[in-house]
Amino acid sequence: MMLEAHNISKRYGREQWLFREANVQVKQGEAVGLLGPSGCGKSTLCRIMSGYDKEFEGKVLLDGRPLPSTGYRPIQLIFQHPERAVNPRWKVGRILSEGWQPDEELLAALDIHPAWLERWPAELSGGELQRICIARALAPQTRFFIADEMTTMLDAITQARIWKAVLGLAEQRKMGLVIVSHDRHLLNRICTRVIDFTTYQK
Ligand SMILES: Nc1ncnc2c1ncn2[C@@H]1O[C@H](COP(=O)(O)OP(=O)(O)OP(=O)(O)O)[C@@H](O)[C@H]1O
Repeated sequence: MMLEAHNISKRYGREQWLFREANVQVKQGEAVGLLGPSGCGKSTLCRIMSGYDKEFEGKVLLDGRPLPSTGYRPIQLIFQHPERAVNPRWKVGRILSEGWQPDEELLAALDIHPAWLERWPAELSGGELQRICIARALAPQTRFFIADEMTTMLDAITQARIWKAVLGLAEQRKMGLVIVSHDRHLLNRICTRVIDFTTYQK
């Protein structure tokens, strides 16, 4: 199983190219870090690799084939701001089970308390809501998990707890990870490989 961003070039509208011919390959079981200064296009590439942004040059392939356009997304993307990734008018329980029914084991691994499910998203902390978004993204069909500054707004202890759970699950399920962070130490600690995104700037 391999996720491949092949010669991806991107510009918004008629603006200048944000990056040219970016290449990222992630195998099952691998954790690849993306490092680069603010604004260089890391989040844009994450959206492209997970199938949310279709306006680009190049190819994104999952096992040599284009990403599926219907059904559950095998490549799941988690953003920095969980409150922007949920419907504020849905209770947390409904948000959690939007794509699949997470089991007790996963909820326990992410330290999700059953009482939260009865609340509105605004009644959870950022870290709590992020864990809901992570659980929502970890259906058994998830093959690749893209974390775009997933824990940036959290304190060090919560960050460590979340990464322990996600890395444990990734190993268990042989998922591939793409991890965007400005924290070089975090990337060096958890990634098998770190790509410096400035290489692709044009
Ligand atoms: N929809 C859009 N239309 C036009 N420009 C955009 C759009 N989305 C992002 N940009 C611009 O593209 C550039 C790259 O943004 P992106 O969020 O991909 O960078 P990044 O490397 O993830 O930055 P950061 O580390 O600050 O999160 C920025 O200059 C941003 O303003």
